Amino acid sequence: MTQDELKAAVADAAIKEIEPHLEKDTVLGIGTGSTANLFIDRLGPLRDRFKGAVASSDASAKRLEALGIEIFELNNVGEVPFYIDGADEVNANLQMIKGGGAALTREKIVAACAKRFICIADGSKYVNQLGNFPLPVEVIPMARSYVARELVKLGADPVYRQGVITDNGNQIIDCFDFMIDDPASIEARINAIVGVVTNGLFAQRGADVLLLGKTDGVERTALR
Ligand SMILES: O=C[C@H](O)[C@H](O)[C@H](O)COP(=O)(O)O
Repeated sequence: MTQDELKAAVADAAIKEIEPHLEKDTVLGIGTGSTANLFIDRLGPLRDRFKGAVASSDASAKRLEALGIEIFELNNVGEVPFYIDGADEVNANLQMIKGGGAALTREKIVAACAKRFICIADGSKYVNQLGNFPLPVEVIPMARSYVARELVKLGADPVYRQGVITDNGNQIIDCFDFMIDDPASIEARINAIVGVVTNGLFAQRGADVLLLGKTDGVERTALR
């Protein structure tokens, strides 16, 4: 199976996971990226079964709206029952690196408001140790050089993601050569650097359910 077929299989599995819980007043939290897009596409035909969605990026909001799914402001919704999103890396504790598409901050905010985070990923995203994928850090533009120097002190090789502006008007630094022993601690330490908006480690609040696409089928892991 190709990587795209594995992504499609986990998108199908996520629909099966949430479909029995859809109610007329349900507002879903929806992530960003190629795997989330496949999930969004499958959500379209179910649009009359639920109220709408909160999106973690302008791109996802546009895709959802094009399918007739109403978009809500998170501030007007409060808690969402599910947040469904992909990952760049995920480990056995369902901690993740996210933000390859620069959507990490809004993703983390919507995930924080979700009762259940369902991570959908093809098998290539599963790792024993997080960090081979460069860890994204969203920064306030004027703090970029300062934050980069602080990241060097933590052992990372920071690289400015040229030409990328986040939906929040900020910039991204990617941390290369930075294998992560203690994800929750590194998440907190990077977030404590002045000028950091957030980083792409989803460790303190990881996923609750992982749907991992493998050639022999979708493997489901539930922590809670
Ligand atoms: O900012 C982007 C997100 O964190 C994505 O969820 C992540 O990059 C995975 O994207 P994809 O499903 O395209 O591999």
